Amino acid sequence: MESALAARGLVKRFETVVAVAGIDLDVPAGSFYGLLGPNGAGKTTTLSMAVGLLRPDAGRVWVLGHDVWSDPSEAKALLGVLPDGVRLFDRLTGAELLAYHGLLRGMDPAVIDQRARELLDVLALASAGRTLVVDYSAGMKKKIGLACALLHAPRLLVLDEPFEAVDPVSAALIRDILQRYVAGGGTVIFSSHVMEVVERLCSHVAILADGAIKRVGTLDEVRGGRSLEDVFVEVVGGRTATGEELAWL
Ligand SMILES: Nc1ncnc2c1ncn2[C@@H]1O[C@H](COP(=O)(O)OP(=O)(O)OP(=O)(O)O)[C@@H](O)[C@H]1O
Repeated sequence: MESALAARGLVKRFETVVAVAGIDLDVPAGSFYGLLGPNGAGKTTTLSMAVGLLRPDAGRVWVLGHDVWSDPSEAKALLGVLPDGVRLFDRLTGAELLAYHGLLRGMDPAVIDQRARELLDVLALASAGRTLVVDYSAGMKKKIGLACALLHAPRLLVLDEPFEAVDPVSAALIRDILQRYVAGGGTVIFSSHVMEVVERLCSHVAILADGAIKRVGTLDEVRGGRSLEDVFVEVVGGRTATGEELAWL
């Protein structure tokens, strides 16, 4: 099966911290791929390198066969990215931000306008179309970021924590949009801490800890007849504190 995203030997160090310690990834085209891991496991660092936002110390990445670092314009044209945190131009309104993204992508202004209106409507952001993104709530920022990622109808979506801070109604909506996108031939890779979301959506899963992939495969292969949460806790190491330590609380 063709890989929508392939990575070989990705390494990233931040001074003494080895954030990503040699990761290989193969995200099959048409898959819904979940990247799981505890806080600090290296998910954001891996995804940032995979989409060309952060230069790896070592390793290579291909998007549908195009090298992200030596052939960035081809690779990035095929990619839609929801980055971590607030890497948005937040002094624009939602509508302006979408227009800006579309123009950067070289899209026809009439197409941008129509798609932007539809995206704002579907994501229940239409009434916030004139509000500056800096004044959006955390969930609204997530949704406008997702709208920017979808605008040019990419073949591969790379989403860092797309469900974080999003209300249940919006989360269900985003799930529907992404499921339709995959059913239509797209590929999604996203990071998450939420096991239920990953179990409900994903065809493939990788569990990351300490900058390395500990388990990878189809959802059923990784679960091996157990719950994903049980496997996750076993793989990343269970809790050592009980909560009783904070006796003063
Ligand atoms: N810019 C940076 N400078 C220094 N250290 C960093 C930087 N970015 C990440 N790290 C470190 O790299 C490691 C991996 O971080 P990363 O953000 O990739 O984890 P994550 O799995 O996305 O975590 P979370 O689930 O909490 O978002 C952590 O130890 C983090 O402190």
